[in-house]
Amino acid sequence: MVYSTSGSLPIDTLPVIDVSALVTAATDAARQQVAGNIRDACRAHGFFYVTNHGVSATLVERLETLSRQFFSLDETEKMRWRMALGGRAWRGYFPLGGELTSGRPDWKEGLYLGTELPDDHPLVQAGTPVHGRNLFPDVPQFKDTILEYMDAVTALGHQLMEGIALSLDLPAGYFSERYTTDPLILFRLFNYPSQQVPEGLDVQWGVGEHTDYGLLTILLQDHIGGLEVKTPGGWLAAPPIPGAFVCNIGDMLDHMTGGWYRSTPHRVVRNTSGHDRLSFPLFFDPNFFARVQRIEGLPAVPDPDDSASRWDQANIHAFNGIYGDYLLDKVSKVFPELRREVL
Ligand SMILES: O=C(O)CCC(=O)C(=O)O
Ligand SMILES: [Fe+2]
Repeated sequence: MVYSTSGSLPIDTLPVIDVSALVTAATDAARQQVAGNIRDACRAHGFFYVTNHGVSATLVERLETLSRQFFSLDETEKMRWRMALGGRAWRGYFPLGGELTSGRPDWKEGLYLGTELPDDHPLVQAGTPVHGRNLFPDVPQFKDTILEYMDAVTALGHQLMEGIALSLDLPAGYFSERYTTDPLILFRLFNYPSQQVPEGLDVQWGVGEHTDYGLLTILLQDHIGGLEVKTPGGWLAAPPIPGAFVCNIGDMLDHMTGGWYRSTPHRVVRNTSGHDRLSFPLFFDPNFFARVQRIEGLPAVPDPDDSASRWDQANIHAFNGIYGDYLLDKVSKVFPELRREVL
């Protein structure tokens, strides 16, 4: 790997993959070609950009504009939709410093969202954590735009998971048949304000080093940048590319593949650009009740347990249970005050 002489980040870039063959009618050969690119990216970094993904640019623009309107409201106004009101659905607004990574506050504020389920839905009636209604702020058009965006990017998630299945020489429907017929979708709007940290507060990062929990994260980011990815050669910047999403694989894919595909640690630097930075991760995850199992027949990884070097010291290969259990264990660490409410 080549390193820049001026900064500490390597001059290497994450792969950019044109996924049009996965999202439109295409030949098997074209789909296999994309799958091959995904395989290389997942083996190398676990991070890649996707272009020609079929999600409308005007929808993305609408989401960004309305989110800016929301975040520019006074904090007291935004607290009308605070997470404490979202209960077990784990939805709503959290203020700057309100979420922890590895026990430290992140320098961001956000709105937590997910698949919209009515109060009379059986899973909501049963009190299933992280299932329920969203707390939509009353910014005109915001609710419809968020719902439309979640639908569009969830559809992309299904298509990308087909590509990931093909990349592992599995049938395209491998994941949808076992895990994602009804995926768990969590969606977040984040604002990283370019704002000084008050004296005495232990804040270092926009988001501290972590891996994502589920299968696949599809991230939209604005033009500011700040996302970094951990590679064997050092931290690598994942700057915004207009029209592209950043994708990364999560712990469940690492678990299922026995470490053949790793969930790669990443972080976001504290924003000092002078402008707000917005980002929009959508987490495309296994169904809450899906028991997560190893995929048979993949190349064996000699020692898949990487807990010694992982940010959370967890051996994800020892995990045996449903995805919901894994997720709730993590949630209780990032929002300790919600622990009693959600668990
Ligand atoms: O804001 C970003 O660029 C990344 C956020 C992230 O890593 C996460 O929410 O898991
Ligand atoms: Fe992440």
